[in-house]
Amino acid sequence: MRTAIVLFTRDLRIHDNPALASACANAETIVPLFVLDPKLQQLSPNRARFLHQSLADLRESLRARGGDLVIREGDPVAETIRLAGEVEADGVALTQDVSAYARRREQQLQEECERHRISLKLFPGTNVLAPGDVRPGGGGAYYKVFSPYYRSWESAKWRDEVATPRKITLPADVNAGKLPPPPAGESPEAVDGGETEGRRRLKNWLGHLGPYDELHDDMPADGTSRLSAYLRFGCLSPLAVANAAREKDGPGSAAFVRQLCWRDFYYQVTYSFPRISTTAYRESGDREWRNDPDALQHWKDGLTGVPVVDAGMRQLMAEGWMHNRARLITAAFLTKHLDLDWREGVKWFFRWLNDGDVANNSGNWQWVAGTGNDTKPYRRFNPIRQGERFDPDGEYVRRYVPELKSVRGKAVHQPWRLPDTVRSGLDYPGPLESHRDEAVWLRP
Ligand SMILES: Cc1cc2nc3c(=O)[nH]c(=O)nc-3n(C[C@H](O)[C@H](O)[C@H](O)COP(=O)(O)OP(=O)(O)OC[C@H]3O[C@@H](n4cnc5c(N)ncnc54)[C@H](O)[C@@H]3O)c2cc1C
Repeated sequence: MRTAIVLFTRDLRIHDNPALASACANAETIVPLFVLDPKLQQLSPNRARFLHQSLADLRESLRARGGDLVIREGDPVAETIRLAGEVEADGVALTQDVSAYARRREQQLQEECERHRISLKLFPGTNVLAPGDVRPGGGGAYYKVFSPYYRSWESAKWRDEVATPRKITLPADVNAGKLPPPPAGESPEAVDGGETEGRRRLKNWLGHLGPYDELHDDMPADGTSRLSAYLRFGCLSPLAVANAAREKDGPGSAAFVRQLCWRDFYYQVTYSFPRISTTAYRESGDREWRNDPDALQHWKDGLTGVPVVDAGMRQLMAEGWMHNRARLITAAFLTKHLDLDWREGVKWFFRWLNDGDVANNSGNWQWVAGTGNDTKPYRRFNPIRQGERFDPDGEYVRRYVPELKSVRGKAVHQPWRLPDTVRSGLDYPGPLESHRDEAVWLRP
């Protein structure tokens, strides 16, 4: 092949990137391309910022190897075909993705490439195992229950990691284009994007992985990797992360790799059930949700008056990330206590999360709401008990709800039980009335 375009989407890395590695091995000249798609840009200021930083970092890495990252703006399919005409490319390489939007894009690109006699090749790289790599024994298209999926996933042969290209040769006279000015984002304490930052964090995390099995639910300990946004944008290869963790061995490593399997699990569900963000997987679980804009707003603002819920919601806005246990508690509070529609939660999380993605966000929301596959519809989370168990001294709450800083110990989880004299001095609301069975969760 003479010239290949590598169309980057959410594989913003040079290490273990099969699309990039294959193009470098098979073409004389390479055009790494990213198309800023206005449809996706508007979705989230936080992710727009993370994306911008990741693109700037990728561009640096490509330049260091003699190449560049060509930036175009518009419809990704039309821009790829236009550029292919300009540089006389005979091939396009693309990492496969699972969302309905991404698959439509792949389909359209396939059609346009055929029309213009350009070969399109799709590559793995978004997951450890791509949807369909393992299938249930009974002939089903995909796994609906996690445990059997995990067993197959864990024992399957994973692909080999590919080498990082040393040299990238651009065709002559390619106009690389400029990155637009960096977006500000919304969360002041959000992490910075990019493969370089992701790899630095991964290296650091591998030294702290040991007690993950014991600490991953401990909210104040903050004992999880916080690598999710780097995985979301493909700044890190999920396969390389899983391999690196496996090398460490031990219960911490096993528990961490199992979480990466949850990620693949929801991707393969989404591949087969693309309406996962809007349509209940189990229709029978999708009851008549209440319409209560005021309660919804209190939940969004972190002003429900239930401290552990408010702490989680404020962490989300401050950091563009929320601890998994807090995601469970806040999501259950919205759906099981306030009885509000899980789709509202999907949208709010999706606006703020740097790691926000269709499969994981919607899959987990449906799991909590009781509408998903592999869910226990009647499971409820008592936020007081959850708080006392996973934040026993109230440290997590005090970190994110400064109005309660002066309340010591676990009493912070139930400020309404404090003596009137203390409570009246706190600038913190009383608990939002729960719609369902009055405040069951307020009992001791
Ligand atoms: C309501 C709700 C919404 C969520 N929305 C998202 C989302 O939009 N994007 C997202 O990446 N995760 C989502 N999660 C899953 C999980 O909360 C995050 O992946 C995790 O908190 C990220 O932090 P970490 O990187 O420190 O995770 P770690 O504990 O270090 O886990 C390592 C990696 O495993 C994956 N992972 C961990 N837990 C899960 C899980 N339950 N489901 C799928 N993958 C998992 C992530 O890629 C994560 O980075 C959601 C969970 C809930 C309950």
